[in-house]
Amino acid sequence: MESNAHIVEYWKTQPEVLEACLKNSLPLTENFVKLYKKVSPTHLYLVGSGTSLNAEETAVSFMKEMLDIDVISMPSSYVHNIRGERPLLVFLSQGGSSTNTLKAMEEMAAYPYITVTGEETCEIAARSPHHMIIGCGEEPVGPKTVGYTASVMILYLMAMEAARAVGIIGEEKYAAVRAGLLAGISHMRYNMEAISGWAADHREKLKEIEKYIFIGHGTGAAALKEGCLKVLETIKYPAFSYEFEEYLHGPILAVDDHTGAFLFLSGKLGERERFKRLAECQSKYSEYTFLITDEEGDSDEKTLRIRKTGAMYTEVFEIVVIPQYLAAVVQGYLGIVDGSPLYDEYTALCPTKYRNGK
Ligand SMILES: O=P(O)(O)OC[C@H]1O[C@](O)(CO)[C@@H](O)[C@@H]1O
Repeated sequence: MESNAHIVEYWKTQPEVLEACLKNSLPLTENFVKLYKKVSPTHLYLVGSGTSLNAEETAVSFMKEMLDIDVISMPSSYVHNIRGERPLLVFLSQGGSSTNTLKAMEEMAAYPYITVTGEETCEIAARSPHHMIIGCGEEPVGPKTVGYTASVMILYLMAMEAARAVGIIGEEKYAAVRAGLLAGISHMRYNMEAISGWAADHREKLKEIEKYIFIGHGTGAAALKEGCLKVLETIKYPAFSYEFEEYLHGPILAVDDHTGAFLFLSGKLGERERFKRLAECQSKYSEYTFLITDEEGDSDEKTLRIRKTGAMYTEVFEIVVIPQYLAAVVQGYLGIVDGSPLYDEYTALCPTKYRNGK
């Protein structure tokens, strides 16, 4: 496993990796499309753990929209109530050796399924009747960045290509979504530049934060859950994410004067106004309250200005790069070492990877 100091190297590759996935969408998704046509599913179940599960949760809405069937995400450790006349399962694992995913595959062997992994050769692929790769290559650093966004992209592409192949979406819609994705990737590039400059300018402030809150909306809120996982794996401070309105219904109580809160402005006009009012109000309780906005106009020096297409399905690519980057650089600013002896001791006793990932 590579040191976390290398996270930023993988983080930087995201736009070009996503463009390559988009370019190769037909060969990458071929096996899934074949199986999809054969099964003609009534329900699609997405199964995985950690970053893979986060990618599945993020992709669910878009996949439902493309395929016009029920798409359900489930953790590998709790696959239950498989319903519908013709269910189809997708097991996603970036490393390809998670033991709970292998166990879930055994338990669900009676249903048609396909596995999707980072590498062609791995235990999960070896035990699968149908298999495909994510398309991002190996990411040997523990906290995955490109592994997450490429996983979301491959799930999107699986849905788009299958929907097109069975005639659920026409050529016009297909072309429009591809164009939307390309625009989202271009904004992702811009936002990566923006967060690098912003983090350098706010280095001292970022060092004072003792817990992290990421607030978003829709697909953005799902993506920010992955942002929290990055903070937990690197800075190792408490981190949680919430959908904006849900945040107001309780978690807001946890704000104190060392809370780092990142509010990702999103939604319709009225929702945006509420977001901005929250940023203003919360700033009185924590100076580490930051608004991330795609709106033009006046702002204070704490505001981070980014670009978004406005489509829910591109928001993940446009915003997740921000917590991913913060997790990587603030770990460095604070001189926090990689890993934890507790993690090593416990996973040696109770492995989470087949043959301990060797
Ligand atoms: O996607 P995979 O390889 O199944 O791994 C799931 C999770 O397990 C971990 O490798 C930790 O064991 C995480 O980094 C990852 O998100």
